[in-house]
Amino acid sequence: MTAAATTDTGFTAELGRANAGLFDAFYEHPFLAGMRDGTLAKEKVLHYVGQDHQYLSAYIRCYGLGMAMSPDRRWMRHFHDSAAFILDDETHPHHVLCDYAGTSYEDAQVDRLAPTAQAYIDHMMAAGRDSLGVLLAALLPCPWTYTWAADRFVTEERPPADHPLLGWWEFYATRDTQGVTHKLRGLLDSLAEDAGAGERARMARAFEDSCHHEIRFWQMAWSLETWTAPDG
Ligand SMILES: Cc1ncc(C[n+]2csc(CCO)c2C)c(N)n1
Repeated sequence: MTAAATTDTGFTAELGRANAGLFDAFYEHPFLAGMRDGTLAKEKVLHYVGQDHQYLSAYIRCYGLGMAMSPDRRWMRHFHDSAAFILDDETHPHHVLCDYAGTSYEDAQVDRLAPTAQAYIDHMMAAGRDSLGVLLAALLPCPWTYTWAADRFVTEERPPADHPLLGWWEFYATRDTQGVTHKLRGLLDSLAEDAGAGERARMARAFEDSCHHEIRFWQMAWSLETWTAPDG
């Protein structure tokens, strides 16, 4: 299963095909493989939750940047509803992970970003100082990689009802969450049609970099990354 079929048309379909190797690397990363077979070490899961809670707060702030650049109320409605979705619904997958790790959500919180999470956030925030199109391009791999991976896993492997992380996989495979990717792709496709060559190139670069950041985010949690000086 690829992120974009060869027959799909539009700017984001091209991005999906150009970055198919990164989508596969995302799917094959040992962190996500451990989420598939339910063997992932609990300390790695908790490292992820602490960092990801902070990441989601930054993602909402990026919607705020989008709100500030919104040309009309249709766009404002989009950022408003999308921020509400993260605030109201996207804590659910984190709760599933905390239950798996046997810790409360409160106890999983951290007050310091690891280098990789910080780098991803900085990248998204910098895109928000470019244009609405570049911002959306930097934001798209986040829902696209997760909803694509969840759809692939649930379709290909049909996890059993007693899979310990089923709630996490199902959240990202549901129609509502898949809809986030669909909506964002449609908005970015329409912006790309009106953009010049220079801006489209910056959009493509921002998208590719975010795909790399997604893979690195797994690696951060897998390696329990912290700020450690070279001599330890
Ligand atoms: C590093 C990282 N990347 C992607 C997601 C998933 N996610 C975060 S915000 C969002 C948009 C829809 O609300 C989606 C799908 C995550 N949790 N953490």
